Amino acid sequence: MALSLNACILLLKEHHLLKSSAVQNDLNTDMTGIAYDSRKVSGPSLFFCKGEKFRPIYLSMAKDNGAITYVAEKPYVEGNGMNALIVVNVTKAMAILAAAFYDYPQDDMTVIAYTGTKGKTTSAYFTYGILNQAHPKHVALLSTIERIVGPNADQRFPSTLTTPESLDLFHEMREAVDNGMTHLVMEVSSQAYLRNRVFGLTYDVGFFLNITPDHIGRNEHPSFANYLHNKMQVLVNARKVVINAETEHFAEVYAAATTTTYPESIYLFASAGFKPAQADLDIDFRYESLSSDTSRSQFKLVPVTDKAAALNVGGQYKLALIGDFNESNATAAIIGAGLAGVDASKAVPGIENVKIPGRMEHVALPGHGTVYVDFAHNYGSLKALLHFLRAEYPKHKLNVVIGAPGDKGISRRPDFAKVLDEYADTAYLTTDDPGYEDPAAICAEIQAAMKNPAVKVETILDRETAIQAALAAADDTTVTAVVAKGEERRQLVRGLRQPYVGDMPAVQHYAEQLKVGE
Ligand SMILES: CC(=O)N[C@H]1[C@@H](OP(=O)(O)OP(=O)(O)OC[C@H]2O[C@@H](n3ccc(=O)[nH]c3=O)[C@H](O)[C@@H]2O)O[C@H](CO)[C@@H](O)[C@@H]1O[C@H](C)C(=O)N[C@@H](C)C(=O)N[C@H](CCC(=O)O)C(=O)O
Ligand SMILES: Nc1ncnc2c1ncn2[C@@H]1O[C@H](COP(=O)(O)OP(=O)(O)OP(=O)(O)O)[C@@H](O)[C@H]1O
Repeated sequence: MALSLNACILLLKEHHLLKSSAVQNDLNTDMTGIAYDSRKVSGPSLFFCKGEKFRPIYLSMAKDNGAITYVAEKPYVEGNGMNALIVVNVTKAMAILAAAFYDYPQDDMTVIAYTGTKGKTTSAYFTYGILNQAHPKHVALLSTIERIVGPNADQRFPSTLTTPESLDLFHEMREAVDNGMTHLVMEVSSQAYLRNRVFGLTYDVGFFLNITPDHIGRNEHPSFANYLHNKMQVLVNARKVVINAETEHFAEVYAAATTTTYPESIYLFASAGFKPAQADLDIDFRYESLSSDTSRSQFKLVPVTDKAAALNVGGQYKLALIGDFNESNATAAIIGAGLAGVDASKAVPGIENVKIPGRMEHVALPGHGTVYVDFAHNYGSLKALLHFLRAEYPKHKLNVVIGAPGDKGISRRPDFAKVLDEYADTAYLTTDDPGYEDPAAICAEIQAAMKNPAVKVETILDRETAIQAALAAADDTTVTAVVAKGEERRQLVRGLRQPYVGDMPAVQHYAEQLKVGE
């Protein structure tokens, strides 16, 4: 891969990003590398000076490693002797130039993108399952959990961000195309738009699942309005759009979609009984629960409009992932697959056995009831989860092991308290990524916000010990929900990732101890 100096200048001008340039080399000079991390520069490269913790010495290091051109929002003396492209916005410039450097991989795949406060990962995995049924070994996935850029085991690796930096994103997309992938399913976080990680990227299908206040605060969004604005960008940048008509702020979301997409290419879905506020809008798809038990759910998807019927995805579906909210996620995934040309004959078997690490994983422990491990970690998702468990197990006690993170999402503390007040019998408060805060103080804040005296509270800071204590206290009439960490295997403490055994392994350790004690 290569990009010439001239192409960089033209692209930046075309996007009104270039403030000034100082050119040392011939304009036809090619750069064969591209990086925003000086440690990753090798050979004649293009280097981006970006980031809150950027230090000019990184530019010197990049130059020493072979970078010949730098892109920055201001000139640096450390870049003397290099070509300097001074831009209005470096992260936008990086997205535009990275797409060009990797030769627009998005044009060689069908790209399906999900946004929403909750359900992105689940819907993405459901879509991946269906598309894989139709196009085995040709589907890529960029999710919060993992990235899959090819059919082999070494083309699958864990994620650090939900949506990576633009440069990494276009690189991964290029790898996927070169590995023969024809479809890509990806999650798009609101941070991705806030930080221009997907600037200029157009999706074939863009989803808006739902929005509730989250990710607002230092290092995240300054306000809910900003969060909503960034989430809606997925719709503005998609050729076809699918919206959950039951989302909060539907009117604004729909209006955003129509600014770039004709209503004929906008699909709406909702549960069977839902009545939209805008009565003149047709709901294209309705879904309805048929039956569910504690390990499978079954629902019906009904195309209502002609354009919905044309996708041939109506029918009865089974899911291995229970929870009524997952029927909504599955509906989205099935419509997405339909828009990618895959009908019910593949969607029904494709979605049936999809399971996702840390999402509604459950196990029965004889003598100690049933345990659920789930990634619910904000108000909406915790409420949805506990509401569902209460309805499934009306006569059981519902005990919850939970902690809230430090340094971010401060509103989760009173929010968790509210949901625990409403649904829990006992709350085991514990540690979850305390960062620079004291985990005991975080638990105390949750407890202080709880108002229902009928809910018992125990604080046990060591997370595995808290899980064990909850399970030891449980009997066959108890459901224990271990929540908010999902499949994560680390605790973020004072800037470090400390290893953590994981919630389900902690439950399994307890189950093994029970067997030994028998
Ligand atoms: C607030 C935020 O999003 N920050 C991200 C951003 O940081 P930044 O641009 O400020 O860069 P920085 O880490 O300060 O580093 C400065 C620069 O110096 C460079 N460097 C550094 C050392 C060196 O020797 N040489 C060198 O060149 C680095 O490569 C970097 O480019 O770019 C970094 C990658 O370059 C990201 O790792 C980092 O994500 C942080 C860790 C993060 O946690 N972000 C969260 C909030 C996030 O994005 N979450 C969303 C999901 C949220 C949701 O669920 O909706 C996500 O998409 O994952
Ligand atoms: N449609 C939904 N509505 C409400 N809650 C949901 C929905 N889908 C999933 N959840 C809950 O949210 C949790 C996280 O789900 P998922 O990982 O699919 O969402 P996400 O959007 O990727 O989340 P995050 O951005 O936090 O990574 C699940 O474990 C479940 O408890």
